[in-house]
Amino acid sequence: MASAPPPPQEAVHSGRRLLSPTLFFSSSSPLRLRPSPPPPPSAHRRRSRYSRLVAASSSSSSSSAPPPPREMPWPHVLTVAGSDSGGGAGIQADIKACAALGAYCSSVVTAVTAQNTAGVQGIHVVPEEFIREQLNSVLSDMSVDVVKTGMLPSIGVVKVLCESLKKFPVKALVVDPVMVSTSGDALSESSTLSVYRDELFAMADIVTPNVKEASRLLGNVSLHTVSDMRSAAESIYKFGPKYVLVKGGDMPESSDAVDVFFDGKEFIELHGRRIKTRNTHGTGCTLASCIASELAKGAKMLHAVQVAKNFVESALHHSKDLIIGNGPQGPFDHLFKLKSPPYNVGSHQNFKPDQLFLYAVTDSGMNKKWGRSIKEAVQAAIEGGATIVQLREKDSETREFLEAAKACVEICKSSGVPLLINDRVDIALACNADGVHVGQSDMSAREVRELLGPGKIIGVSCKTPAQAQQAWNDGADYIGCGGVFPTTTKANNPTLGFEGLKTVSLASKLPVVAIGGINASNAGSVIELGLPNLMGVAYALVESQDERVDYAELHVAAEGEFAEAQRL
Ligand SMILES: Cc1ncc(COP(=O)(O)OP(=O)(O)O)c(N)n1
Ligand SMILES: Cc1nc(C(=O)O)sc1CCOP(=O)(O)O
Ligand SMILES: [Mg+2]
Repeated sequence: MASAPPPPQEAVHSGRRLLSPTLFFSSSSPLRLRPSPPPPPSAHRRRSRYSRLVAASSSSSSSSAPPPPREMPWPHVLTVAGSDSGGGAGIQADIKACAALGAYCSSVVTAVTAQNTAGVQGIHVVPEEFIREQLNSVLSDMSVDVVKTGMLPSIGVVKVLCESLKKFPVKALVVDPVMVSTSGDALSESSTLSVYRDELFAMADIVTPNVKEASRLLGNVSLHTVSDMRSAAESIYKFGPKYVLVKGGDMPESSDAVDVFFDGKEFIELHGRRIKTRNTHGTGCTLASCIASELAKGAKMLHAVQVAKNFVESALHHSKDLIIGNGPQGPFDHLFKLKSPPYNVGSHQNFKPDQLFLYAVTDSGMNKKWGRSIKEAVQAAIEGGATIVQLREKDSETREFLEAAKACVEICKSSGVPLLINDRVDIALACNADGVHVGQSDMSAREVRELLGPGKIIGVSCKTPAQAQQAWNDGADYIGCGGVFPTTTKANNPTLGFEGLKTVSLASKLPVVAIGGINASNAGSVIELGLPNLMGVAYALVESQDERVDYAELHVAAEGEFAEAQRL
């Protein structure tokens, strides 16, 4: 038997994030409450100029014209900031942060700094007219979704930016009011303060000062407590942005990192772990770029801020022992996910192990029995709280299955719930499903990955530690482990019981979903096992005609257990 691996860090980590303003970041329990529903799918459906052109010409010309290319929207952030020669902050941090979160990042360089881990040794400001030219080049051509600003060294630069944004409006503007580096070096003339406040903030969707910047923006008021941060957020809000985030990472008094988010009505305290590390250079730039990336993907502001905060915290944690440079403030690794299990095998960029929480599996026999379509079964399961859906259609004809799968893709997409196909890679490809679930007698995860590529979710059924190890080696994203209880849904299925589930889960480097005979009355006992990488329970749509009842009950049972375990 393989030796017990460490629990998958990000899987557990991401499961503890709660949207409630009061319940953040329990520190040790591996269990979690039901995750907040995933954000709606990207609202970014803009066509590129090229695809519009081709579409227009193909509709007006003869049928021999080539078909329009498939749209491949790519959320686009433009950063307007300074270059950091040390690579930890500024433009360099912005590009890495956007890349890590799956957004494209173009860049307008406002200044070139000579900088390292000791501080800023020199600044060369780019002439304003050349900044205007860069802005013009990018904004006139590239369908930018969100602009994020960093170092804006002079009044003239801020004004050029405001003019460009009026000429080329974008979906959102994220302003990180970078004025002084953490090393204490000025990055912006003090005269820019007024134009920041009077012109740029009025156009901004969010402004993200740290306490020092907030203090400067407000005439050097002293900010020592969270209550001071609230007042500062309220005052900055009056300059015109839609949201303000005052970051408390530098507050000496707090043991955790508290940020204050203000939307004009409500203050929300966002609590995070304070990571002990010298490698914090570029955290502000990174946070703002992550917010911009999430907004470009279509997220709501509070969600974008929380994703960004979680990302920075994880990156700091994974980079805490890196040694780059001899100065007091080192850079961190934005691309840590490429190295950390279970992400080193090209997982789906939007797959979060939390999504395994309530896993619905369709059953064609039952649909026939109840006289309902696959689509209706899926719709009902989602309404009842399912967080992921698998189409398991063992006796449908291919064409019929594909039609149903296409309809289900649409339903799932509009609810932000991933849709997987059981066994049939061809169907998954044809309907552009989010992934595939395979068993030990199906194609291997490695072969499926070859066909589907790195962007899709792959699950593998495992009943032994060796199979779990193989799934990991093959690049799967999660494993399904069962039968936990006897089942009538799958013929000749061995029952593993709690012991089997425990053995396989503890040997798995991947997140696990339990399956087999699970219902509202026994789901709690499965969750109660407290296995660190057990992320949820799978359940076939067999029990009744109306899955809303089943799922709602199952949901309540599972959530209750998670909540209980977290309290203990
Ligand atoms: C989540 C989940 N776990 C296990 C299975 C079983 O897959 P497999 O062993 O391939 O058996 P069939 O479903 O194909 O009969 C599953 N489908 N989902
Ligand atoms: C599809 C499937 N796979 C299993 C496994 O043990 O791998 S058990 C199972 C059936 C799940 O249906 P129900 O919730 O009705 O038991
Ligand atoms: Mg199978």
